[in-house]
Amino acid sequence: MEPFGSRLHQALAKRGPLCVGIDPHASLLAAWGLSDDVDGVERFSRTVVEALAERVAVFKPQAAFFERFGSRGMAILESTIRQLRDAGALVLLDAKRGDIGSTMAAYADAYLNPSSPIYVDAITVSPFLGFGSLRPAFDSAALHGGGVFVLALTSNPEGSQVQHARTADGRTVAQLILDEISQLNTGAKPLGSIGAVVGATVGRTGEDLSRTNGPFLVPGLGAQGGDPAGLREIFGDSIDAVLPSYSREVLAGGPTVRGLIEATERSLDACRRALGG
Ligand SMILES: O=c1ccn([C@@H]2O[C@H](COP(=O)(O)O)[C@@H](O)[C@H]2O)c(=O)[nH]1
Repeated sequence: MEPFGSRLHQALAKRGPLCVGIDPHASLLAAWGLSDDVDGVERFSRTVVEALAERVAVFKPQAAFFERFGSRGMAILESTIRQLRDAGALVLLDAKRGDIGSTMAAYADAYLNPSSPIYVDAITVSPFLGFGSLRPAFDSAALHGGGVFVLALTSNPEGSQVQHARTADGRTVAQLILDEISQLNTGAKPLGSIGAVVGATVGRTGEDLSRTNGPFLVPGLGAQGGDPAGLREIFGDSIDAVLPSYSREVLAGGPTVRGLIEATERSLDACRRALGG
């Protein structure tokens, strides 16, 4: 399979710079007139697929909202992933996995091996057991054309406590993560397959994002207060590598297909304006 970085580049050129999160919050299920149970999540996910699967470049299901309902929730996640991929969209599972290397290898097998029932194009991972512990995910991504997005500067206010802490050589933890990512992406064209998660709420932090040579997944837009107009300040010349991601802002357009499409179009227009595409 072609490397994830190339596939992402093509998908964004074709469908526009947008990732839509699939986060069936209890409050959204209620707002859509659905029950907070497996049937509600199934109907919610099916409606998002029907409305958007053929329009949006990347979808980011949030694993937690499916895991809430045990094996039946996971079955819905599995079939949602399949339907989205069948419609030509890329699926980036927000699972934030991270563990010792030997266990990480099992996570890599679960999500990045095409023979797995829950195979996706890319996953999010947490580097806080040490960047090197994520090696099995990077190896599997390289082997199978997958993508891995590493948490670097997260959108939540608590993140800076750890991410702005200084390492022994004086770099921040976030800078160390970004530097490790840039090493993995050396020479990749048009974009590496190892990305960083950088929230739209972080402002100008002082980290150097310019050498990453991989995609930036940017959550925190809309419901968390981030605005596409602020992205250039954060990313500077790396703005072309930004993958803006909305969940609640778009999902609040439901329960109708038309409402979801209109909310998506509004978000996509705002991102296009901000990214200059
Ligand atoms: O730094 C991060 C990393 C991940 N997320 C996830 O993105 C969505 C955001 O949802 P909104 O409704 O658009 O606020 C959610 O699944 C988070 O777990 C993040 O927000 N920040």
